[in-house]
Amino acid sequence: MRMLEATELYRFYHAGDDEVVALRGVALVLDAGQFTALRGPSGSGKSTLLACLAGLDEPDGGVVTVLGERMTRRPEWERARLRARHFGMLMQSGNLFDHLTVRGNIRLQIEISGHGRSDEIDSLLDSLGLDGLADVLPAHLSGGEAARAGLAVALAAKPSILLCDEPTAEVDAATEQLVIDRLIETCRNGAAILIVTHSPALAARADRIVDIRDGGIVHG
Ligand SMILES: Nc1ncnc2c1ncn2[C@@H]1O[C@H](COP(=O)(O)OP(=O)(O)OP(=O)(O)O)[C@@H](O)[C@H]1O
Repeated sequence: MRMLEATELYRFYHAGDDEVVALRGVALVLDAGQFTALRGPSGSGKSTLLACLAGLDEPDGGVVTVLGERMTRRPEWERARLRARHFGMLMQSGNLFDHLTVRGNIRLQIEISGHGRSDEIDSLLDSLGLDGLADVLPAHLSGGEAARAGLAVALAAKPSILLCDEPTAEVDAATEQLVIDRLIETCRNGAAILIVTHSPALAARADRIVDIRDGGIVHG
């Protein structure tokens, strides 16, 4: 089943007289149960692509369709509704509200999305190696713990589409395996997953690898 389709995505940024082409005609399909790794050097357009796929940013050209509904060029509240209903997201930063504990952040996500169960929060955190951290504020987490807590928020509402930017950037190999196993389980339960990663261990477990260079997909 096709969960997300992007056709001919373009995104331009302007800095003074200079134009940066962050995305140049990107086409991408994410199917249910498929784990896709997105690789590319710094500045190649990975974060811009994730933001456009999730409707957090509007592409200058092209269309994103989510479970048959157009995401692109719709009012912000409609994009937010589609995001809340279908997406789990882990971005490079800003994944947690600072004034809420890890548990509070996850509970809020469950409430907003209308999916997921509060009585599963502790087992979700255990599965990501975050046992004992449910009632801690984000300021007291390490970088790797904060990323996994953000992933727990993204997973809590059992999203159809999971988009993650570097979920294992700051973790040791054993913890990375925990995260990878959880992602694979989510995928086997039917989600479409797109993970930005530089990790060979993570890419090795993906069903498909997509490489992006200078805003264009060169492989995958
Ligand atoms: N708000 C912005 N204004 C101007 N240029 C931008 C903006 N955001 C991104 N860019 C430029 O667009 C291009 C793609 O950036 P993007 O952040 O998507 O790359 P990336 O692959 O995610 O990089 P990284 O791995 O370093 O996070 C880069 O040349 C970047 O400098």
